[in-house]
Amino acid sequence: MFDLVVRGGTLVLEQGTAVADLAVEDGKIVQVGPELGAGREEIDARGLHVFPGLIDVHVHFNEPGHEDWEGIATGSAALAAGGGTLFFDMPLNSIPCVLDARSFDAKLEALRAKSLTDFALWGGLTPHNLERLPELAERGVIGFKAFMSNSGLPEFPHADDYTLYQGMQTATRLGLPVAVHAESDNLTARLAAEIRAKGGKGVRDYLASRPVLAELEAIQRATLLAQETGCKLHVVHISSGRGVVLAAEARARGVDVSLETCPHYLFFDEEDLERLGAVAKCAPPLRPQAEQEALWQGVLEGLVDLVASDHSPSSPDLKENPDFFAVWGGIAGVQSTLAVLLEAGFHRRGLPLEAVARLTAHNPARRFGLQGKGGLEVGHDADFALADLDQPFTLRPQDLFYRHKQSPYLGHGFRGTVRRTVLRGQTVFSDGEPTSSTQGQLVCPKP
Ligand SMILES: NC(=O)NC(NC(N)=O)C(=O)[O-]
Ligand SMILES: [Zn+2]
Ligand SMILES: [Zn+2]
Repeated sequence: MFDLVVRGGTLVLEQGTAVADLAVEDGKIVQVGPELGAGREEIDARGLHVFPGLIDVHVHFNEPGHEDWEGIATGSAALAAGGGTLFFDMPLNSIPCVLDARSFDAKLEALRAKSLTDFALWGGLTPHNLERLPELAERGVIGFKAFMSNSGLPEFPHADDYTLYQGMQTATRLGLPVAVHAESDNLTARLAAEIRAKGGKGVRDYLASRPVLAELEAIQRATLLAQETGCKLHVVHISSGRGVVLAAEARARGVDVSLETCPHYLFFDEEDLERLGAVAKCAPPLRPQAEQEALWQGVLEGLVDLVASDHSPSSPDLKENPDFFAVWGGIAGVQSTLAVLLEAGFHRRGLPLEAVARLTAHNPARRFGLQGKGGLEVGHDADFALADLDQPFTLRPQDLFYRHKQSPYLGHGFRGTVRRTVLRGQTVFSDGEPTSSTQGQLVCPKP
């Protein structure tokens, strides 16, 4: 008797799809094949697709300290509702930011108490904590996150070239990647100052202060620094097709760089930002439609390694300000990643299902050295999502598990409904509701 058998689902594997049963014991996948023996629990998955559980490498759940923006219980429930089983929490927006062992421990305690899904932690890289990177590595961080532009938080200052240079050398020695928010501080700060001095405070003014050039310049500089230091570089939330091409060129000449984009850059454009306003404000900002199509091209050609949500909401009051520069930047989307990739990718653009799994599970696990995660292989953790690809839904506020029922995706129609999410063999989400709490464990990289 197996603990669990999932019967007759269409498994989304790295090389394609296959109809098979999947058997689980002690939280791990132990057999995949036709007509497996009985399980104590059986799930009828005929007509459903079985995706590897999504690994979202970029979220801000902000606890401890800012659970009024988003919390671990709500954020992880939303992830599970969207088919996710593991998230990497960013080191900023919580109080304190994760910049040393003590702040890591504070976050770990909160995560262990409240997370429905598994989790990993990014440590921060700022000018003030260069000597703390080894102790963060010791604790098990997935890598180090640096901002090349203003982060919006005074306690998380941006990394200048010297800081990146030193931090990358240390990270290389520690065998961990550095992730960068790639926008030039010099360009974005001075353009914003100039525009604001003339009284600019609208959406178009904000967009003008963060041109694609600012992203390209930062990607260029970060890849050069990574090349010189031999550092593994991860470029988070690339917003433009040209950014993808530039980073992919660096990879082609031997730089160890991975490319992340987010569902919102694939789903919305500048005009949507004008229409939607604050709920769709993020940095880098949404781009013109031609840039978005070029970004899709990068995804369809396999140049983009992974898609992560960059879920970064705030309390609603911070989203209300007549000055668009002063509005909180960050989009609530952790629940919608699979829905966006299925609707805008698979259904509308022919993105193969195995590419969806590669972008959301295989590549994240491989890039960040997570053994036993990220695929429906024998020996891996039994982390998966059952989805009905033909069942449409329109996202409503009451469907969201976020602390605040806000998201730019509200009101949009998607084809592809997550019916059930399973973490290490346990159902954590089923029929529209979380079915358990605090299952989550810390996942550390194995170099
Ligand atoms: N402090 C943040 O959470 N910032 C985030 N905000 C965005 N992307 O608008 C980010 O990832 O840069
Ligand atoms: Zn960022
Ligand atoms: Zn972020």
